[in-house]
Amino acid sequence: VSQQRSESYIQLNQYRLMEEIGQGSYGIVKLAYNEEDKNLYALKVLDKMKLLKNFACFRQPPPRRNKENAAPSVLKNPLQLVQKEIAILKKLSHPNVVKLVEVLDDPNDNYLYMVFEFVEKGSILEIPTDKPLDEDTAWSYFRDTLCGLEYLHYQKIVHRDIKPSNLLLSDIGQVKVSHPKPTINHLPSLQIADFGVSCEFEGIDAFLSGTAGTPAFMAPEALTEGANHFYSGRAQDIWSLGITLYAFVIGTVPFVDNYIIALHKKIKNDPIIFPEAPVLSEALQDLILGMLKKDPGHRLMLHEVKVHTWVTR
Ligand SMILES: COc1ccc(C(=O)/C=C\Nc2cc(OC)c(C(=O)O)cc2Cl)cc1
Repeated sequence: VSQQRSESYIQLNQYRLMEEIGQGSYGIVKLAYNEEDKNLYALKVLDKMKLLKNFACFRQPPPRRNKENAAPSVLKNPLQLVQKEIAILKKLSHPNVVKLVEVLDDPNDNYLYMVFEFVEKGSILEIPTDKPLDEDTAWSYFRDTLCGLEYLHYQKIVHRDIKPSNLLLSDIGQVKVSHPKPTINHLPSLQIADFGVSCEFEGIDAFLSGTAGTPAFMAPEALTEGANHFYSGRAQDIWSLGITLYAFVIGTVPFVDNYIIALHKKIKNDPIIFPEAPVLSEALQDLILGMLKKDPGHRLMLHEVKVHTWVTR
């Protein structure tokens, strides 16, 4: 990756970096102009050391050395796991999932650059907002998000951080779900490498533990103590989608508290309250309550959400 700093901008290969257009726990996103195809892209800058720190803290002790299971090669270079994860994301292709175009990874550079398609209008909604979406707009955005999430689950990928700021709006009003962050599966059986770091799962579901994502959007079962307590990644995504739909039409999330322990308690115990205004249709309230059942066993599953009267109306 040839990087020369000229008078006013950074050039990475054929990409000329421009202003910062997004940021989050993951890092920052810059607008980038591709001088070859004359198109704009969104370039996500990831700090490799930060990525390693995330993985290092989850790394299991190296297995005892003996001939059949010598320490996995990945111990030497955990970044290979990130590359494995990213290789999964590169394969994704769906109108409601942000397209990963290419990855610029120079071994000598501290940063990893993920080049995404430019989604012109950015995040759908920053919450809290006093201008929530009307039901028709929420309906359209929700359906697109549902299709994107269904595609990820079909590809055996759980998102684990569904929320309005991770949903991008194109100039023709289409919603695209951003990619899941590299997650850590603790379950040896589900680990794709010796140290699973992927949101990719085998079998019917990802059995996750630990918490990744945004507290206000986390499902109750993800907050229950007990290290050996595993929960369904799919059901967790449905919960976050329910919180997201509530935020679309109300403008705030249902559970708020500055103190994280109190927030966890509310998520686990408090009922969903709909404010006096705005007034929501019975069908919408029913859908939201169905997606926010505290018990994942009673929570609507994706295929049930798809056929709910509010979605098919
Ligand atoms: C006002 O105009 C604007 C147009 C586009 C943007 C924008 O793109 C912002 C974030 N973008 C992204 C974030 C991602 O993760 C969180 C991922 C991912 O990891 O999948 C991909 C992209 Cl592109 C912002 C403002």
